[in-house]
Amino acid sequence: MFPERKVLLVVNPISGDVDKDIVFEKVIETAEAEGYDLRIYSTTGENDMETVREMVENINPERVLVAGGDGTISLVAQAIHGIDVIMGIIPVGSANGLAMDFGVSGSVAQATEVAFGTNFVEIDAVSINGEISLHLSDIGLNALLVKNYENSDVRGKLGYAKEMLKTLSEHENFRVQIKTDQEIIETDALIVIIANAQKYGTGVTINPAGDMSDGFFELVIAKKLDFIETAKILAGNTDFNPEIMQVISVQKAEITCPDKEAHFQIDGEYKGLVSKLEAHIISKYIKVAIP
Ligand SMILES: Nc1ncnc2c1ncn2[C@@H]1O[C@H](COP(=O)(O)OP(=O)(O)OP(=O)(O)O)[C@@H](O)[C@H]1O
Repeated sequence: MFPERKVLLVVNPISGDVDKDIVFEKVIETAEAEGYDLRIYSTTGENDMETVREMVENINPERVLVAGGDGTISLVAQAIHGIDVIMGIIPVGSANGLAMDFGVSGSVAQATEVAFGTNFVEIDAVSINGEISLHLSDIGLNALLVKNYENSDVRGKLGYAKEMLKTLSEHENFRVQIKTDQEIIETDALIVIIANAQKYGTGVTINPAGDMSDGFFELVIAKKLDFIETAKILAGNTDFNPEIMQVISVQKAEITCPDKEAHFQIDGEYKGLVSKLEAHIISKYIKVAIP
């Protein structure tokens, strides 16, 4: 008999367009081969964080696997924070930016192998106005795109292109003041990114200095740009460019928009208009399995 090694699989049945049966097949097969007792929770969209936390406390698994998009990964991360367990990611969302930053972007089979593997890192999180960001959050242009896309009735690439054009015509630069322990920056900005990671889901590296385990996050400040450069940023066609962007590594910062409120998004979820943000790093937030 194997000792009681348990693994919990959390699946979001509606994320992305991957058939979840492939996930079940692969995880059941691997759990059997590795001698794990497998439990499965399918998210409902209601009180999932509390339910996952209770299940982890009751079952006491060695690992929690998450099959979903960034939203589900973030939810599970918050549910297991403070509990000694490793999270394994099986990216089956529509964008999967977080998984890409961990080098998990292949097939369900590859991701499952990594999720059950022995390598892991302890990653930081950024607390922004009391909410948790694991990946990339921002105020300004991209947050407006996230808002427009959430409200759009056309999904997929076509819907995205349509909302990009709308966003380009609507967006306005804004005045921002950034206070850190080292300096105060005041500028007109197109976007201010609060970055724990390096890449957006498109694969574009917006924050080359990003290291999710270094106890710092970056502020990437893109100043006023012409239409073409703005469109490139929005389309994810521009890597970090020091001529038009400034980046600073910090452990905490206060961001104020003194003249007018700016659109705000956390890890791909629109959060409304804000005039002030307080951000600080929480180091070693959770353990994540990596290749
Ligand atoms: N059973 C369910 N029915 C409806 N909504 C659900 C259900 N389970 C979870 N949700 C919702 O799914 C959303 C999270 O989706 P998730 O981020 O995992 O996938 P996605 O949107 O396809 O991917 P991505 O974030 O990569 O774009 C949350 O808003 C959550 O409330």
